[in-house]
Amino acid sequence: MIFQTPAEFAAALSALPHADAPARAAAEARNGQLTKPPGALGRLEDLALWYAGWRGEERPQLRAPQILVFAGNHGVTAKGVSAFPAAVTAQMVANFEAGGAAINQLARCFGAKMSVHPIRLDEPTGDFTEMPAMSQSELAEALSIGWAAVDPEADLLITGEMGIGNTTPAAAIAAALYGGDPASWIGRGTGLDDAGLARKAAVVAEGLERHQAALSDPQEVLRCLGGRELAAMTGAIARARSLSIPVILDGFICTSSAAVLEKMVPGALDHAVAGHVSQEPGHARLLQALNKAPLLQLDLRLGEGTGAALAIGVLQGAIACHSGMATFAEAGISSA
Ligand SMILES: Cc1cc2ncn([C@H]3O[C@H](COP(=O)(O)O)[C@@H](O)[C@H]3O)c2cc1C
Ligand SMILES: O=C(O)c1cccnc1
Repeated sequence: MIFQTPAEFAAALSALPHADAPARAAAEARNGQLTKPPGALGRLEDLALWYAGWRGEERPQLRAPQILVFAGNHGVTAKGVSAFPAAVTAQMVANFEAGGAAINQLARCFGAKMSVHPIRLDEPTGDFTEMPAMSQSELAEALSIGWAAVDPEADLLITGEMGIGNTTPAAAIAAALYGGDPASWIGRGTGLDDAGLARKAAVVAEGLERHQAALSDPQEVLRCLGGRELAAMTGAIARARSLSIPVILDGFICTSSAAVLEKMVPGALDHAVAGHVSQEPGHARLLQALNKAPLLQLDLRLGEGTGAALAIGVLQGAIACHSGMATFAEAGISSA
């Protein structure tokens, strides 16, 4: 275990690297000379400059994207907050391992190396309406698993998840970090009916009330209300930052896990962009709170890293244009 305690994880965030300002400036200068009207590639230009800054290269390439899928089970599923039974988590892990899930196809499409990391599926987290979801050491273990899973040679990271019930902890975390009516952070997840939605709102409100005293500390939010796969995503996104590996965030669950870092250290998500906005209504709100505009809006509500994986294609396009285009001088084209 890399971190024995959550405090050791927090200490690892004390000296995070920043984007390389000279490389970014060189990329901006190059962008200004490319054979297109200024700004004509819109947000692709911002995306390429962001990537160049984090990779420390004026003309970067994207060669080694990594997708990590973490899985965990949730005690709170006993309260009837998902349309599917908890057994589906392990069944889907087998499906990921056999190559049959949506994320397997997208990883292959975009040339990403994907791995699956089930975390103690036989030991669901505590039901957060009754107790903290995790002990200190369980949180430290999950953060460590995420941290250790990142390949230092990767040049892009995506974290996905599988965990029946996990839109409930994601909503509870978002509500604890950003406030507002708990009901405004919930959604139908895998397809809850109206009665299920009402149960879910009550469960989130109950969890917030039970753990209220602890919720001023973002790591306590993650420990009391989160889950193993969420904490592993938090750990992996932090590790990517420590290695200056850019991150594409996925849906609501991934973004809630990431938001914990931003609350711990403002700016800790500067190396991350939002791949898409999911159908889960809390996601758009959370992205707004993080000041991140999604690259795609495709009405996905799947998780696994799928929305982020699709956004690899957008990033590949941005980088290909930025690094491959001719300048006006090279092409002998008259400027405006
Ligand atoms: C077959 C299947 C595959 C999935 N892949 C991702 N999820 C997604 O649905 C779950 C969250 O929704 P809720 O909170 O409503 O349970 C997570 O496991 C998430 O990754 C799936 C769900 C199912 C049923
Ligand atoms: O936004 C997500 O990632 C999401 C939404 C619903 C179900 N699973 C995941």
